[in-house]
Amino acid sequence: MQDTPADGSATDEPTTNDDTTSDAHADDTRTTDTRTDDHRTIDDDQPTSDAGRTAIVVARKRDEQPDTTEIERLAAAADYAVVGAVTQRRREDNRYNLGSGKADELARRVAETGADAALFDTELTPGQYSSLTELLPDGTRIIDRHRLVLDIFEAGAGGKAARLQVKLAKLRYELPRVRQTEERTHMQKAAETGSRLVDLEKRIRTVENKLDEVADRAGERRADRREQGFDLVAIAGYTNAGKSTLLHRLAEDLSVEELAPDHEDLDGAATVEDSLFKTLDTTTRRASVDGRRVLLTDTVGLVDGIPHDLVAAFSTTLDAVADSDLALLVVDASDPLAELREKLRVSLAELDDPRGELLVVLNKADLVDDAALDARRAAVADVTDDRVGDPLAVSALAGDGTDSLREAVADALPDADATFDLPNTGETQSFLAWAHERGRASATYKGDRVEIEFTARPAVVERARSRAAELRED
Ligand SMILES: Nc1nc2c(ncn2[C@@H]2O[C@H](COP(=O)(O)OP(=O)(O)OP(=O)(O)O)[C@@H](O)[C@H]2O)c(=O)[nH]1
Ligand SMILES: [Mg+2]
Repeated sequence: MQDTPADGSATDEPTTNDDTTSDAHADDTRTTDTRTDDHRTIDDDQPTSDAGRTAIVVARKRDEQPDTTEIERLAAAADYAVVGAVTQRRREDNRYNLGSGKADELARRVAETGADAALFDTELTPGQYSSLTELLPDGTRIIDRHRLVLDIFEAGAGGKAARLQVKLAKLRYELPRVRQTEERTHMQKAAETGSRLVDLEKRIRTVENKLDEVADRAGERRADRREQGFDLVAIAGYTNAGKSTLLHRLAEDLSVEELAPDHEDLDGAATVEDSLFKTLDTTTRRASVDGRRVLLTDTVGLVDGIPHDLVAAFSTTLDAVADSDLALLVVDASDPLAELREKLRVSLAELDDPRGELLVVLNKADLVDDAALDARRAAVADVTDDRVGDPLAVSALAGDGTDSLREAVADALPDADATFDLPNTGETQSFLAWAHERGRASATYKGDRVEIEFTARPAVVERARSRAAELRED
């Protein structure tokens, strides 16, 4: 749902009233509102997936008429039916975030529609939250963008790492709000709030420690897999770009049952759906690319406007990208050009310079024509400052371009080769079997000698050299 003419006509509403009253009210809020519970806390959570709930989305931008597409998609992902949109082009107002006239309109619309929630596409301060609570009909849930994403994550997080990450993100979301409340609290209440702060900080540390353990184990597993000769390829990108679809397209047709049950991140889930934040847990599957054994990891989608602490809470998931040999950054080629640029910028910033190679994949190429595709290639080159190679256009859904993508993946992965001249013994045969498992090996028999040509990850080739040296000495 886009903005209605009625909303548009109220754009840039006169600010005279607001300007004089809003600051006074903001002061009101500061002096009278000393409650510590002036926003929802992690302890008084409501269920996040009640059926049939409705919401009005609210978007405000300083310099342009806001677009409500993304907040509506976030609302849908959180199971809200959107029954209206209130938008405003205006600078932020201290009291309601919106101008007071617009805030009144919002209250009216909520009352008329009986909406359960007002979903703000911005971040609300605790003061704005409490002013809005007073203004809107009783029981209206007031949720800002940050909180909405947390709710979606909470409802969808299945795996241990994802659950811990969501918990940490929620605790961190609380922290500045409790701190701010403490600053506004009268002296006699300070001790009480202070202890809540200490408690929160303690809980944050506990979850951080647990997550560290999960991250360490994931790191060890990645090291083991490299040791076994796997190349680690991560699929990253903005939410709904088609990452999970690409995983399904590239992964070998392995059933979940065939995978080792004790590898908790080796599973076949990675649900595909036209919804934001469908994937929250990392999913890893095997793929064979040009004879190489690759482990492909699908990761949580990235999104704009989410404060850094939430992104940081997902570092365990993002580690899979940072620590990969190659990251495929999936971009939705069907997005309008400006949106594509913005999402790419956000994704690059959140990925924070991965250690391995980076390959940009222009997905959903089936939805755009060649001219549009060329414009998108140029945009990628521009946004990435030519730091990455040419993007590859694919349709993960239809399969077009995936062969070229496989070749590009194989080319981007690190490789080394070596040739070994060894005695034809049982031990050499074991070595050959070992090499077959970890890379590409071919053997030529010459009398009682075997010549083995071996190509694999550089570290594996190094190990092959030392093993072969022992065999030669025998
Ligand atoms: N037309 C078209 N649709 C695609 C393509 N790839 C994915 N889609 C659709 O895009 C939507 C999102 O796909 P997903 O694979 O779930 O996207 P994702 O990036 O994993 O999304 P999250 O896990 O929510 O971040 C689904 O409806 C897919 O069917 C494609 O190549 N062409
Ligand atoms: Mg996904």
